[in-house]
Amino acid sequence: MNKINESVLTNELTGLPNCSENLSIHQLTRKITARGEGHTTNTGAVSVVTGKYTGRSPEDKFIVQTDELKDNIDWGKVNKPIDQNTFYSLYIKVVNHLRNQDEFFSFTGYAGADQHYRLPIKVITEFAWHNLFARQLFIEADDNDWDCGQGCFTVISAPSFKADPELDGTNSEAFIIISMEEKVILIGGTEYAGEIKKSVFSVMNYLLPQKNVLPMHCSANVDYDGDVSLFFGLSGTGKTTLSADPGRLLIGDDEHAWSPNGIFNIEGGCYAKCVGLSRDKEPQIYDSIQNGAVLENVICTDGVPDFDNTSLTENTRAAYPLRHINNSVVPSTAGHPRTIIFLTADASGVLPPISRLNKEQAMYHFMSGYTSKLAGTERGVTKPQATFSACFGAPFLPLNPRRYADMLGEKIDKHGVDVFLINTGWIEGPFGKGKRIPLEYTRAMVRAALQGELDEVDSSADPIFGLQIPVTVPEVPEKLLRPWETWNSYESYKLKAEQLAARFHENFEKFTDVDSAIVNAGPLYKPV
Ligand SMILES: Nc1ncnc2c1ncn2[C@@H]1O[C@H](COP(=O)(O)OP(=O)(O)O)[C@@H](O)[C@H]1O
Ligand SMILES: C=C(OP(=O)(O)O)C(=O)O
Ligand SMILES: [Mn+2]
Repeated sequence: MNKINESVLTNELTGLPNCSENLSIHQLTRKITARGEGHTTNTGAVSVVTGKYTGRSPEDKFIVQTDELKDNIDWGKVNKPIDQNTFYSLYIKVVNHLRNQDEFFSFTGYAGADQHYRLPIKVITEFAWHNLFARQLFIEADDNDWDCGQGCFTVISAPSFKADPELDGTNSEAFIIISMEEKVILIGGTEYAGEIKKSVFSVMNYLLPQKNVLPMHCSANVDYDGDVSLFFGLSGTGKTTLSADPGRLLIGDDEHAWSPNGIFNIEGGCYAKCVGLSRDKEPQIYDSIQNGAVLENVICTDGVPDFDNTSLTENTRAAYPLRHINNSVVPSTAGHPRTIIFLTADASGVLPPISRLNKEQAMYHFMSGYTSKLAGTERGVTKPQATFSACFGAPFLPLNPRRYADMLGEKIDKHGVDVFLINTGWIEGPFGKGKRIPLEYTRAMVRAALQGELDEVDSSADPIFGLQIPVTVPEVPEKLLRPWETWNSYESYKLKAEQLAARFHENFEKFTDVDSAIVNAGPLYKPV
Protein backbone atom coordinates (compact mmCIF):
# COMPACT_ATOMS: atom_id res chain seq x y z
CA MET A 1 0.00 0.00 0.00
CA ASN A 2 1.31 3.43 -0.74
CA LYS A 3 1.71 6.22 1.73
CA ILE A 4 -1.32 8.23 0.74
CA ASN A 5 -3.66 5.32 1.36
CA GLU A 6 -2.05 4.59 4.68
CA SER A 7 -2.45 8.13 5.84
CA VAL A 8 -5.29 9.48 7.89
CA LEU A 9 -6.75 10.75 4.66
CA THR A 10 -8.14 7.42 3.58
CA ASN A 11 -11.41 9.10 2.76
CA GLU A 12 -11.08 10.22 -0.77
CA LEU A 13 -12.05 13.76 -1.52
CA THR A 14 -14.78 12.64 -3.81
CA GLY A 15 -17.73 11.27 -1.93
CA LEU A 16 -17.57 14.00 0.68
CA PRO A 17 -20.80 15.96 1.06
CA ASN A 18 -19.12 19.21 0.03
CA CYS A 19 -17.73 17.70 -3.18
CA SER A 20 -20.03 18.41 -6.14
CA GLU A 21 -19.37 15.73 -8.69
CA ASN A 22 -19.74 15.87 -12.43
CA LEU A 23 -21.93 18.92 -12.59
CA SER A 24 -23.24 19.78 -16.05
CA ILE A 25 -21.97 22.73 -18.05
CA HIS A 26 -25.11 24.60 -17.15
CA GLN A 27 -24.80 23.83 -13.43
CA LEU A 28 -21.13 24.80 -13.41
CA THR A 29 -21.86 28.05 -15.22
CA ARG A 30 -24.44 28.93 -12.59
CA LYS A 31 -22.04 28.10 -9.80
CA ILE A 32 -19.33 30.23 -11.36
CA THR A 33 -21.48 33.32 -11.47
CA ALA A 34 -23.16 32.67 -8.11
CA ARG A 35 -19.79 32.20 -6.39
CA GLY A 36 -18.43 35.35 -8.01
CA GLU A 37 -15.70 33.46 -9.87
CA GLY A 38 -16.64 34.99 -13.21
CA HIS A 39 -19.27 36.44 -15.50
CA THR A 40 -21.07 35.25 -18.56
CA THR A 41 -20.44 36.98 -21.87
CA ASN A 42 -22.79 38.01 -24.66
CA THR A 43 -22.33 34.60 -26.31
CA GLY A 44 -22.82 32.53 -23.15
CA ALA A 45 -19.16 31.91 -22.47
CA VAL A 46 -17.76 32.32 -18.98
CA SER A 47 -15.14 34.99 -18.42
CA VAL A 48 -12.63 34.71 -15.58
CA VAL A 49 -9.38 36.35 -14.55
CA THR A 50 -6.53 34.42 -12.97
CA GLY A 51 -4.67 37.04 -10.98
CA LYS A 52 -0.92 36.91 -10.70
CA TYR A 53 -0.32 33.78 -12.77
CA THR A 54 -1.48 34.19 -16.36
CA GLY A 55 0.86 31.68 -17.97
CA ARG A 56 2.69 28.50 -17.10
CA SER A 57 5.23 28.60 -14.35
CA PRO A 58 7.96 26.11 -15.34
CA GLU A 59 10.14 27.00 -12.36
CA ASP A 60 7.42 25.72 -10.05
CA LYS A 61 6.93 22.32 -11.67
CA PHE A 62 8.35 19.15 -10.08
CA ILE A 63 8.25 15.39 -10.41
CA VAL A 64 8.39 13.29 -7.26
CA GLN A 65 11.59 11.29 -7.31
CA THR A 66 11.27 7.64 -6.35
CA ASP A 67 13.62 4.69 -6.69
CA GLU A 68 11.66 3.45 -9.66
CA LEU A 69 11.80 6.78 -11.46
CA LYS A 70 15.39 7.60 -10.62
CA ASP A 71 16.86 6.26 -13.84
CA ASN A 72 13.82 6.82 -16.05
CA ILE A 73 13.19 10.51 -15.93
CA ASP A 74 15.37 13.00 -17.76
CA TRP A 75 16.07 15.03 -14.61
CA GLY A 76 17.16 18.61 -15.09
CA LYS A 77 15.73 22.07 -15.57
CA VAL A 78 12.45 20.80 -17.01
CA ASN A 79 12.01 17.80 -14.74
CA LYS A 80 13.04 18.94 -11.31
CA PRO A 81 13.00 16.29 -8.59
CA ILE A 82 11.15 16.74 -5.32
CA ASP A 83 11.28 14.15 -2.57
CA GLN A 84 8.41 11.97 -1.48
CA ASN A 85 8.06 13.34 2.02
CA THR A 86 7.84 16.90 0.75
CA PHE A 87 5.09 15.76 -1.59
CA TYR A 88 3.17 13.86 1.08
CA SER A 89 3.10 16.69 3.57
CA LEU A 90 1.99 19.16 0.93
CA TYR A 91 -0.60 16.69 -0.32
CA ILE A 92 -2.10 16.41 3.15
CA LYS A 93 -2.26 20.18 3.49
CA VAL A 94 -3.92 20.63 0.12
CA VAL A 95 -6.46 17.90 0.76
CA ASN A 96 -7.34 19.44 4.11
CA HIS A 97 -7.64 22.81 2.45
CA LEU A 98 -10.20 21.41 0.02
CA ARG A 99 -12.07 19.46 2.67
CA ASN A 100 -12.53 22.69 4.57
CA GLN A 101 -14.22 24.47 1.66
CA ASP A 102 -17.99 24.87 1.67
CA GLU A 103 -17.96 23.32 -1.75
CA PHE A 104 -15.47 21.99 -4.25
CA PHE A 105 -15.81 20.14 -7.54
CA SER A 106 -14.89 16.91 -9.21
CA PHE A 107 -14.90 15.82 -12.86
CA THR A 108 -14.27 12.28 -14.00
CA GLY A 109 -13.33 11.56 -17.59
CA TYR A 110 -10.45 10.48 -19.75
CA ALA A 111 -7.28 11.67 -21.38
CA GLY A 112 -6.96 9.88 -24.71
CA ALA A 113 -9.64 9.44 -27.36
CA ASP A 114 -8.55 5.88 -28.21
CA GLN A 115 -10.22 3.44 -25.84
CA HIS A 116 -7.17 1.18 -25.88
CA TYR A 117 -4.83 3.83 -24.62
CA ARG A 118 -6.96 6.26 -22.65
CA LEU A 119 -6.14 7.24 -19.10
CA PRO A 120 -9.02 7.63 -16.64
CA ILE A 121 -8.68 10.95 -14.85
CA LYS A 122 -10.34 12.71 -11.97
CA VAL A 123 -9.98 16.48 -11.76
CA ILE A 124 -10.77 17.84 -8.32
CA THR A 125 -10.89 21.60 -8.17
CA GLU A 126 -11.43 24.30 -5.62
CA PHE A 127 -13.02 26.54 -8.24
CA ALA A 128 -16.08 25.72 -10.31
CA TRP A 129 -14.53 27.33 -13.37
CA HIS A 130 -11.53 24.99 -13.34
CA ASN A 131 -13.98 22.14 -13.31
CA LEU A 132 -15.78 23.58 -16.30
CA PHE A 133 -12.38 23.94 -17.97
CA ALA A 134 -11.63 20.26 -17.28
CA ARG A 135 -15.04 19.21 -18.58
CA GLN A 136 -14.46 21.14 -21.81
CA LEU A 137 -10.79 20.21 -22.31
CA PHE A 138 -10.71 16.54 -21.40
CA ILE A 139 -12.86 13.71 -22.67
CA GLU A 140 -16.20 13.14 -21.05
CA ALA A 141 -17.23 9.68 -20.04
CA ASP A 142 -20.56 8.41 -21.31
CA ASP A 143 -23.07 8.15 -18.48
CA ASN A 144 -22.03 5.51 -15.98
CA ASP A 145 -19.23 4.49 -18.26
CA TRP A 146 -16.30 5.84 -16.30
CA ASP A 147 -14.02 3.09 -15.24
CA CYS A 148 -11.00 3.76 -13.12
CA GLY A 149 -9.56 0.59 -14.65
CA GLN A 150 -5.97 -0.03 -13.81
CA GLY A 151 -5.26 3.32 -12.36
CA CYS A 152 -6.84 6.66 -12.51
CA PHE A 153 -4.76 9.82 -12.34
CA THR A 154 -6.09 12.50 -10.01
CA VAL A 155 -5.45 16.18 -10.62
CA ILE A 156 -6.01 18.32 -7.54
CA SER A 157 -6.13 22.06 -8.10
CA ALA A 158 -6.29 24.37 -5.10
CA PRO A 159 -5.18 27.83 -6.24
CA SER A 160 -5.99 29.65 -3.03
CA PHE A 161 -3.65 27.33 -1.15
CA LYS A 162 -0.30 29.09 -1.28
CA ALA A 163 2.81 27.19 -0.37
CA ASP A 164 5.50 28.54 1.90
CA PRO A 165 8.71 27.64 0.05
CA GLU A 166 10.73 27.45 3.28
CA LEU A 167 8.29 25.13 4.99
CA ASP A 168 6.93 23.23 2.04
CA GLY A 169 10.04 22.77 -0.08
CA THR A 170 8.59 24.43 -3.17
CA ASN A 171 10.13 27.12 -5.34
CA SER A 172 7.41 29.68 -4.62
CA GLU A 173 3.81 29.89 -3.47
CA ALA A 174 2.84 28.13 -6.69
CA PHE A 175 3.53 24.46 -7.35
CA ILE A 176 2.73 21.81 -9.90
CA ILE A 177 3.90 18.47 -8.57
CA ILE A 178 3.50 15.20 -10.41
CA SER A 179 3.69 11.92 -8.52
CA MET A 180 3.80 9.08 -11.01
CA GLU A 181 3.74 6.60 -8.17
CA GLU A 182 0.68 7.98 -6.43
CA LYS A 183 -0.88 8.98 -9.74
CA VAL A 184 -1.51 12.48 -8.46
CA ILE A 185 -0.92 15.93 -9.90
CA LEU A 186 -0.99 18.51 -7.14
CA ILE A 187 -1.47 22.13 -8.17
CA GLY A 188 -1.58 25.08 -5.84
CA GLY A 189 -0.92 28.79 -5.80
CA THR A 190 -1.72 29.35 -9.47
CA GLU A 191 -5.05 29.76 -11.23
CA TYR A 192 -3.75 29.49 -14.79
CA ALA A 193 -5.83 26.66 -16.23
CA GLY A 194 -3.12 25.72 -18.74
CA GLU A 195 -1.26 24.03 -15.88
CA ILE A 196 -4.07 21.50 -15.55
CA LYS A 197 -4.02 20.40 -19.17
CA LYS A 198 -0.28 20.54 -19.68
CA SER A 199 0.51 18.54 -16.54
CA VAL A 200 -1.80 15.77 -17.72
CA PHE A 201 0.05 15.96 -21.05
CA SER A 202 3.35 15.54 -19.18
CA VAL A 203 1.95 12.40 -17.56
CA MET A 204 0.87 11.05 -20.94
CA ASN A 205 4.36 11.78 -22.25
CA TYR A 206 5.64 9.46 -19.55
CA LEU A 207 3.05 6.69 -19.81
CA LEU A 208 2.39 6.32 -23.52
CA PRO A 209 5.92 5.41 -24.71
CA GLN A 210 5.72 2.42 -22.34
CA LYS A 211 2.88 1.20 -24.54
CA ASN A 212 4.78 1.85 -27.75
CA VAL A 213 2.70 4.96 -28.43
CA LEU A 214 4.31 8.29 -29.31
CA PRO A 215 2.87 11.35 -27.55
CA MET A 216 3.23 14.55 -29.58
CA HIS A 217 2.86 18.27 -28.95
CA CYS A 218 0.95 18.90 -32.13
CA SER A 219 -2.43 19.70 -33.60
CA ALA A 220 -4.07 17.45 -36.18
CA ASN A 221 -6.64 17.59 -38.91
CA VAL A 222 -7.80 15.38 -41.76
CA ASP A 223 -9.22 16.03 -45.20
CA TYR A 224 -12.38 14.45 -46.56
CA ASP A 225 -10.33 11.66 -48.17
CA GLY A 226 -8.84 10.70 -44.82
CA ASP A 227 -5.38 12.27 -45.32
CA VAL A 228 -4.14 13.24 -41.87
CA SER A 229 -1.76 16.12 -41.09
CA LEU A 230 0.06 17.00 -37.91
CA PHE A 231 1.30 20.46 -36.94
CA PHE A 232 4.05 20.40 -34.33
CA GLY A 233 5.01 23.62 -32.59
CA LEU A 234 5.78 25.25 -29.29
CA SER A 235 3.23 27.61 -27.78
CA GLY A 236 2.11 30.41 -30.06
CA THR A 237 3.55 29.03 -33.27
CA GLY A 238 0.13 28.33 -34.78
CA LYS A 239 -0.98 24.79 -33.93
CA THR A 240 -4.47 25.88 -32.92
CA THR A 241 -4.87 28.58 -35.57
CA LEU A 242 -3.63 26.60 -38.56
CA SER A 243 -5.38 23.34 -37.68
CA ALA A 244 -8.75 25.13 -37.64
CA ASP A 245 -9.37 25.01 -41.37
CA PRO A 246 -12.82 25.11 -42.96
CA GLY A 247 -11.59 22.73 -45.68
CA ARG A 248 -10.51 20.01 -43.26
CA LEU A 249 -11.88 18.23 -40.20
CA LEU A 250 -10.26 19.17 -36.91
CA ILE A 251 -9.00 16.28 -34.78
CA GLY A 252 -7.42 18.41 -32.09
CA ASP A 253 -5.40 21.55 -31.47
CA ASP A 254 -2.56 20.62 -29.13
CA GLU A 255 -1.83 17.10 -27.81
CA HIS A 256 -1.95 13.88 -29.81
CA ALA A 257 -0.54 10.42 -29.77
CA TRP A 258 0.50 8.04 -32.55
CA SER A 259 -0.15 4.36 -31.96
CA PRO A 260 0.23 1.39 -34.30
CA ASN A 261 -3.43 2.08 -35.26
CA GLY A 262 -3.05 5.74 -36.18
CA ILE A 263 -3.37 8.95 -34.25
CA PHE A 264 -5.70 10.08 -31.50
CA ASN A 265 -6.30 13.26 -29.59
CA ILE A 266 -5.37 13.20 -25.92
CA GLU A 267 -7.97 15.89 -25.22
CA GLY A 268 -11.57 16.62 -26.07
CA GLY A 269 -11.29 20.37 -26.39
CA CYS A 270 -9.15 23.28 -27.56
CA TYR A 271 -7.33 26.05 -25.73
CA ALA A 272 -6.90 28.90 -28.17
CA LYS A 273 -4.92 32.05 -27.77
CA CYS A 274 -7.27 34.99 -28.18
CA VAL A 275 -4.94 37.94 -28.61
CA GLY A 276 -6.11 39.91 -31.63
CA LEU A 277 -8.76 37.29 -32.39
CA SER A 278 -11.17 38.37 -35.11
CA ARG A 279 -14.07 36.67 -36.85
CA ASP A 280 -12.56 37.75 -40.10
CA LYS A 281 -9.18 36.00 -39.69
CA GLU A 282 -10.07 33.08 -37.42
CA PRO A 283 -13.81 32.48 -37.85
CA GLN A 284 -13.91 28.98 -36.46
CA ILE A 285 -12.16 29.82 -33.23
CA TYR A 286 -14.15 33.03 -32.87
CA ASP A 287 -17.45 31.20 -33.30
CA SER A 288 -16.47 28.50 -30.81
CA ILE A 289 -16.52 30.96 -27.95
CA GLN A 290 -20.14 30.22 -27.16
CA ASN A 291 -22.17 28.59 -24.45
CA GLY A 292 -19.93 26.95 -21.87
CA ALA A 293 -16.61 28.13 -23.30
CA VAL A 294 -14.18 29.60 -20.80
CA LEU A 295 -12.46 32.91 -21.51
CA GLU A 296 -9.34 33.46 -19.43
CA ASN A 297 -7.97 36.94 -18.81
CA VAL A 298 -9.90 38.55 -21.66
CA ILE A 299 -11.21 41.96 -20.67
CA CYS A 300 -14.97 42.16 -21.23
CA THR A 301 -17.09 45.29 -21.07
CA ASP A 302 -20.80 44.69 -20.52
CA GLY A 303 -20.23 41.08 -21.48
CA VAL A 304 -18.48 41.92 -24.74
CA PRO A 305 -14.93 40.54 -25.00
CA ASP A 306 -12.20 42.85 -26.25
CA PHE A 307 -9.64 40.54 -27.81
CA ASP A 308 -7.26 43.42 -28.50
CA ASN A 309 -6.96 44.28 -24.84
CA THR A 310 -3.83 42.67 -23.44
CA SER A 311 -3.77 44.62 -20.19
CA LEU A 312 -3.87 41.40 -18.12
CA THR A 313 -1.62 39.35 -20.37
CA GLU A 314 -0.74 38.61 -24.00
CA ASN A 315 -1.66 35.03 -23.19
CA THR A 316 -5.44 35.43 -23.19
CA ARG A 317 -7.23 32.14 -23.80
CA ALA A 318 -10.48 30.49 -24.79
CA ALA A 319 -11.25 26.90 -23.85
CA TYR A 320 -14.04 25.10 -25.69
CA PRO A 321 -14.94 21.52 -26.60
CA LEU A 322 -14.18 20.19 -30.09
CA ARG A 323 -17.86 19.92 -30.86
CA HIS A 324 -18.03 23.74 -30.94
CA ILE A 325 -16.12 23.50 -34.22
CA ASN A 326 -18.60 22.20 -36.74
CA ASN A 327 -16.10 20.31 -38.85
CA SER A 328 -14.43 18.29 -36.11
CA VAL A 329 -13.88 14.58 -35.57
CA VAL A 330 -15.34 13.21 -32.33
CA PRO A 331 -14.24 10.69 -31.04
CA SER A 332 -11.00 12.20 -32.20
CA THR A 333 -9.13 9.35 -33.79
CA ALA A 334 -7.76 9.02 -37.33
CA GLY A 335 -5.32 7.06 -39.46
CA HIS A 336 -1.58 7.48 -39.92
CA PRO A 337 -0.42 10.96 -40.93
CA ARG A 338 0.55 11.65 -44.49
CA THR A 339 2.06 15.09 -43.90
CA ILE A 340 3.82 16.60 -40.92
CA ILE A 341 4.46 20.30 -40.53
CA PHE A 342 6.95 21.66 -38.02
CA LEU A 343 5.95 25.18 -37.03
CA THR A 344 8.65 27.53 -35.92
CA ALA A 345 8.30 31.20 -35.03
CA ASP A 346 11.70 32.52 -35.97
CA ALA A 347 12.27 35.88 -34.35
CA SER A 348 15.37 36.63 -36.41
CA GLY A 349 13.63 36.63 -39.79
CA VAL A 350 16.08 34.33 -41.55
CA LEU A 351 14.35 30.95 -41.77
CA PRO A 352 12.36 30.54 -44.98
CA PRO A 353 8.56 30.68 -44.61
CA ILE A 354 8.34 27.16 -46.03
CA SER A 355 10.82 24.44 -46.85
CA ARG A 356 10.65 20.73 -47.43
CA LEU A 357 12.70 18.50 -45.16
CA ASN A 358 14.24 15.21 -46.14
CA LYS A 359 14.22 12.45 -43.57
CA GLU A 360 17.49 13.42 -41.92
CA GLN A 361 16.57 17.10 -41.85
CA ALA A 362 13.26 16.17 -40.28
CA MET A 363 15.06 14.36 -37.49
CA TYR A 364 17.57 17.16 -37.08
CA HIS A 365 14.88 19.84 -36.80
CA PHE A 366 12.64 17.76 -34.55
CA MET A 367 15.48 17.20 -32.12
CA SER A 368 16.53 20.85 -32.33
CA GLY A 369 13.02 22.26 -31.90
CA TYR A 370 14.16 25.76 -32.78
CA THR A 371 11.53 28.48 -32.29
CA SER A 372 10.76 31.44 -30.06
CA LYS A 373 8.99 31.50 -26.78
CA LEU A 374 6.21 34.02 -27.22
CA ALA A 375 5.23 36.65 -24.72
CA GLY A 376 3.05 35.51 -21.88
CA THR A 377 2.85 31.72 -22.10
CA GLU A 378 5.59 31.29 -19.55
CA ARG A 379 6.20 33.52 -16.59
CA GLY A 380 8.90 36.06 -17.24
CA VAL A 381 8.79 35.90 -21.05
CA THR A 382 7.77 39.32 -22.32
CA LYS A 383 9.10 39.35 -25.86
CA PRO A 384 9.93 36.66 -28.40
CA GLN A 385 12.87 34.71 -27.07
CA ALA A 386 14.81 32.29 -29.25
CA THR A 387 14.84 28.81 -27.83
CA PHE A 388 15.63 25.23 -28.76
CA SER A 389 12.79 23.16 -27.39
CA ALA A 390 13.40 19.51 -28.26
CA CYS A 391 10.48 17.82 -30.03
CA PHE A 392 8.82 21.27 -30.09
CA GLY A 393 7.61 20.55 -26.58
CA ALA A 394 10.53 20.23 -24.16
CA PRO A 395 8.60 21.62 -21.16
CA PHE A 396 6.32 18.58 -21.25
CA LEU A 397 8.78 15.73 -21.79
CA PRO A 398 9.66 13.61 -18.76
CA LEU A 399 11.85 11.28 -20.83
CA ASN A 400 14.97 12.03 -22.79
CA PRO A 401 13.96 13.71 -26.09
CA ARG A 402 15.76 10.96 -27.98
CA ARG A 403 13.07 8.49 -26.97
CA TYR A 404 10.41 10.53 -28.74
CA ALA A 405 12.63 11.47 -31.67
CA ASP A 406 13.58 7.89 -32.38
CA MET A 407 9.94 6.84 -32.33
CA LEU A 408 8.98 9.65 -34.69
CA GLY A 409 11.82 8.79 -37.06
CA GLU A 410 10.66 5.18 -37.30
CA LYS A 411 7.09 6.21 -37.95
CA ILE A 412 8.02 8.79 -40.60
CA ASP A 413 9.98 6.07 -42.36
CA LYS A 414 7.37 3.41 -42.06
CA HIS A 415 4.51 5.56 -43.31
CA GLY A 416 6.44 7.57 -45.89
CA VAL A 417 5.40 10.89 -44.35
CA ASP A 418 6.20 14.22 -46.08
CA VAL A 419 7.69 16.79 -43.71
CA PHE A 420 7.73 20.58 -44.09
CA LEU A 421 9.17 23.33 -41.91
CA ILE A 422 6.97 26.42 -41.82
CA ASN A 423 8.14 29.64 -40.25
CA THR A 424 5.22 31.59 -38.78
CA GLY A 425 7.53 34.12 -37.18
CA TRP A 426 8.83 37.55 -37.95
CA ILE A 427 10.07 38.54 -41.36
CA GLU A 428 12.02 41.39 -42.78
CA GLY A 429 10.86 43.44 -45.68
CA PRO A 430 7.56 44.05 -47.34
CA PHE A 431 5.31 44.06 -44.28
CA GLY A 432 7.55 46.17 -42.12
CA LYS A 433 10.18 45.27 -39.62
CA GLY A 434 9.07 43.29 -36.63
CA LYS A 435 5.84 42.00 -38.20
CA ARG A 436 4.81 38.39 -38.24
CA ILE A 437 4.32 36.88 -41.64
CA PRO A 438 0.67 37.47 -42.56
CA LEU A 439 -1.57 34.59 -41.58
CA GLU A 440 -3.19 34.42 -45.02
CA TYR A 441 0.18 33.57 -46.61
CA THR A 442 0.96 30.95 -43.99
CA ARG A 443 -2.45 29.43 -44.61
CA ALA A 444 -1.76 29.38 -48.36
CA MET A 445 1.56 27.61 -47.77
CA VAL A 446 -0.06 25.05 -45.49
CA ARG A 447 -2.78 24.44 -48.09
CA ALA A 448 -0.23 23.95 -50.84
CA ALA A 449 1.84 21.55 -48.74
CA LEU A 450 -1.13 19.47 -47.63
CA GLN A 451 -2.69 19.26 -51.08
CA GLY A 452 0.52 18.03 -52.65
CA GLU A 453 0.77 21.17 -54.79
CA LEU A 454 4.46 21.50 -54.02
CA ASP A 455 5.34 18.01 -55.18
CA GLU A 456 6.03 19.11 -58.75
CA VAL A 457 7.50 22.52 -57.92
CA ASP A 458 11.27 23.01 -58.23
CA SER A 459 13.13 24.12 -55.19
CA SER A 460 16.09 26.36 -54.52
CA ALA A 461 18.61 25.64 -51.80
CA ASP A 462 18.90 27.90 -48.83
CA PRO A 463 22.55 29.02 -48.73
CA ILE A 464 22.92 28.96 -44.95
CA PHE A 465 20.54 26.33 -43.65
CA GLY A 466 20.57 23.94 -46.58
CA LEU A 467 16.77 23.83 -46.69
CA GLN A 468 14.89 23.12 -49.91
CA ILE A 469 12.63 26.09 -50.64
CA PRO A 470 9.87 25.74 -53.25
CA VAL A 471 10.45 28.40 -55.91
CA THR A 472 6.75 29.18 -56.08
CA VAL A 473 3.76 28.62 -53.84
CA PRO A 474 0.25 29.42 -55.12
CA GLU A 475 -1.12 32.70 -53.70
CA VAL A 476 2.13 33.65 -51.98
CA PRO A 477 4.32 36.51 -53.30
CA GLU A 478 7.38 34.82 -54.69
CA LYS A 479 9.80 37.20 -53.13
CA LEU A 480 8.62 36.27 -49.68
CA LEU A 481 9.85 32.73 -50.04
CA ARG A 482 13.56 33.48 -49.96
CA PRO A 483 14.50 35.50 -46.87
CA TRP A 484 17.74 36.82 -48.36
CA GLU A 485 15.66 38.61 -50.97
CA THR A 486 13.43 40.33 -48.42
CA TRP A 487 16.30 41.80 -46.43
CA ASN A 488 17.60 45.20 -47.45
CA SER A 489 21.12 43.94 -47.63
CA TYR A 490 22.39 40.44 -48.29
CA GLU A 491 25.25 41.05 -45.90
CA SER A 492 23.03 41.80 -42.93
CA TYR A 493 20.86 38.78 -43.76
CA LYS A 494 23.96 36.62 -43.96
CA LEU A 495 25.30 37.82 -40.66
CA LYS A 496 22.04 37.11 -38.85
CA ALA A 497 21.54 33.77 -40.55
CA GLU A 498 25.08 32.66 -39.75
CA GLN A 499 24.57 33.60 -36.12
CA LEU A 500 21.47 31.45 -35.97
CA ALA A 501 23.18 28.58 -37.79
CA ALA A 502 25.94 28.67 -35.22
CA ARG A 503 23.37 28.42 -32.44
CA PHE A 504 21.85 25.37 -34.12
CA HIS A 505 25.23 23.63 -34.14
CA GLU A 506 25.99 24.62 -30.60
CA ASN A 507 22.63 23.33 -29.39
CA PHE A 508 23.01 20.06 -31.26
CA GLU A 509 26.24 19.24 -29.45
CA LYS A 510 24.19 18.00 -26.52
CA PHE A 511 23.00 15.08 -28.62
CA THR A 512 25.71 12.46 -28.61
CA ASP A 513 25.68 9.20 -30.46
CA VAL A 514 23.51 10.49 -33.32
CA ASP A 515 23.71 9.09 -36.82
CA SER A 516 26.17 11.25 -38.76
CA ALA A 517 23.62 11.66 -41.56
CA ILE A 518 21.35 13.44 -39.07
CA VAL A 519 24.13 15.61 -37.64
CA ASN A 520 25.08 16.58 -41.20
CA ALA A 521 21.49 17.55 -41.99
CA GLY A 522 21.96 20.70 -39.90
CA PRO A 523 22.77 24.15 -41.32
CA LEU A 524 25.36 24.19 -44.12
CA TYR A 525 27.12 27.13 -42.58
CA LYS A 526 29.47 26.09 -39.82
CA PRO A 527 31.38 28.61 -37.75
CA VAL A 528 35.13 28.20 -38.08
N1 LIG B 1 1.53 33.62 -39.84
C1 LIG B 1 0.93 33.18 -38.76
N2 LIG B 1 0.70 31.86 -38.57
C2 LIG B 1 0.11 31.40 -37.46
N3 LIG B 1 -0.34 32.19 -36.45
C3 LIG B 1 -0.16 33.52 -36.58
C4 LIG B 1 0.48 34.07 -37.72
N4 LIG B 1 0.53 35.40 -37.57
C5 LIG B 1 -0.04 35.68 -36.40
N5 LIG B 1 -0.48 34.56 -35.79
C6 LIG B 1 -1.14 34.52 -34.45
O1 LIG B 1 -0.29 33.76 -33.62
C7 LIG B 1 -1.05 33.03 -32.69
C8 LIG B 1 -0.79 31.55 -32.86
O2 LIG B 1 -1.26 30.93 -31.71
P1 LIG B 1 -1.84 29.48 -31.61
O3 LIG B 1 -2.40 29.04 -32.90
O4 LIG B 1 -2.73 29.46 -30.43
O5 LIG B 1 -0.50 28.69 -31.30
P2 LIG B 1 -0.31 27.33 -30.56
O6 LIG B 1 -1.60 26.60 -30.65
O7 LIG B 1 0.81 26.67 -31.30
O8 LIG B 1 0.05 27.67 -29.16
C9 LIG B 1 -2.51 33.35 -32.94
O9 LIG B 1 -2.87 34.38 -32.07
C10 LIG B 1 -2.48 33.82 -34.40
O10 LIG B 1 -3.52 34.71 -34.69
C1 LIG C 1 -1.28 26.11 -23.12
C2 LIG C 1 -0.06 26.11 -23.58
O1 LIG C 1 0.30 25.70 -24.82
P1 LIG C 1 -0.18 26.12 -26.26
O2 LIG C 1 0.10 27.57 -26.36
O3 LIG C 1 0.66 25.26 -27.11
O4 LIG C 1 -1.65 25.85 -26.38
C3 LIG C 1 1.05 26.45 -22.70
O5 LIG C 1 2.19 26.31 -23.17
O6 LIG C 1 0.80 26.83 -21.54
MN1 LIG D 1 -2.70 25.90 -29.01
